[in-house]
Amino acid sequence: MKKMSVKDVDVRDKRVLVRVDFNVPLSEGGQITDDTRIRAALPTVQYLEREGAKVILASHFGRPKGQRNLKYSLKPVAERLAELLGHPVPLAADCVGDEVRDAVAKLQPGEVLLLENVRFHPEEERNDPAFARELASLADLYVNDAFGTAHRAHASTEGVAHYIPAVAGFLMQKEVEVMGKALEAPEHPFMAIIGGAKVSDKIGVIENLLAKVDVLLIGGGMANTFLRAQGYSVGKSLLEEDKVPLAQDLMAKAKAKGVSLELPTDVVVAPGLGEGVTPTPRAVAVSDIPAEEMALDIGPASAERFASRVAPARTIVWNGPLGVFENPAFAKGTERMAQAVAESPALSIVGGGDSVAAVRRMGVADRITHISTGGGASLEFLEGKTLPGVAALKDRA
Ligand SMILES: Nc1ncnc2c1ncn2[C@@H]1O[C@H](COP(=O)(O)OP(=O)(O)O)[C@@H](O)[C@H]1O
Ligand SMILES: O=C(OP(=O)(O)O)[C@H](O)COP(=O)(O)O
Ligand SMILES: [Mg+2]
Repeated sequence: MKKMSVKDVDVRDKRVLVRVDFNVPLSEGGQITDDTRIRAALPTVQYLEREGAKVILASHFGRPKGQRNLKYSLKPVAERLAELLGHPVPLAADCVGDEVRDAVAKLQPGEVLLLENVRFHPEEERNDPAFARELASLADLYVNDAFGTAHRAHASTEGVAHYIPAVAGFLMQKEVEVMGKALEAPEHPFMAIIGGAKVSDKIGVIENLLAKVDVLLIGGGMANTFLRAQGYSVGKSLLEEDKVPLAQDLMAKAKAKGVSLELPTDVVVAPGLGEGVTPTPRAVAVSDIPAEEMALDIGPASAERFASRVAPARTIVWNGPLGVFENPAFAKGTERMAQAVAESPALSIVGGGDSVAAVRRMGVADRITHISTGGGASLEFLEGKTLPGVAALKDRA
């Protein structure tokens, strides 16, 4: 990696602000369902502890839209991190302000403080320079270990790096190296699978992906916008109406480039996600999605077809579950794909907070070549973009 890492700087007795991506999935009851992202940051955190740094951790959690909202508190993360580190991890009430400043002043070398959700402040996502400077003023050094958020040019991922020396953490370094090597000259056929719920965020990467991949499978919430573009009604499904023309354009471009862009032909529908909904979840053709129901998984015929596309592939990148896999009624498409990818000898990368939770739950994570902590970040990396959170770090001399 061309960027300096935490190993290249002196951290002893220094206040070190570490941006991590602790945006882990939670169950409805507020339990962490997959702690991959917390575990993945441990090498950096434990190294800084051992080296006698004063460690200040910052992360976002969900999308509280710039409002303080304790539903998005990092409290469960502080508890899990404490379990993993084997000592308590205090959680500051905020990420800036006098109280935080006092807590940082009291930190001893080797101690860790977790700041509260940086997205409680609208200035974070706006990359407000004053807010970035305030974060930077807490520390002597900035370490970015948040690969999963490196595609965001926010105050804590990009802005802060303009005010204090900024280097990469071990996770950031590993992700960029492993992904870079895997995707430098990928073996073909190259297949990407895109699903999930962050449609407006991720549909934009597809255009550049068309220049790289031979096959593009689209499922999950992402599929609905494309199905709409094909003229189907998608009822109450997750849909980005204003992206329908873009989806149309992408399908035309895929065709012109000879990329096989495939959509589900059947989907599992239900009126809602709850238990005991009537009518109960069932598969229908995409032409028969009821007006009052939602498409919540790809159907069994589509799952089999998608799985059959895996066999010839030599490189596979997957981001975004193919259905609402958190609910067993809508997990079968994701399960079928996870099984197929696990059985494939191809170089496989599965990225994203929720996608990784899915392949772990399905017990196949150890048969994937690289489990990435980044979903949107790995897609933008695959596009060939330099991620803003990486670009902002100091170059190696
Ligand atoms: N058809 C669908 N409708 C609504 N949500 C969906 C659908 N398919 C998948 N999802 C949801 O997408 C979410 C994950 O999306 P996203 O955050 O984009 O993926 P990742 O975290 O892997 O990058 C999951 O919580 C899942 O329930
Ligand atoms: O969970 C994340 O991305 P992912 O869902 O694509 O894996 C990252 O923490 C980024 O979160 P964001 O998409 O709210 O900026
Ligand atoms: Mg996600």
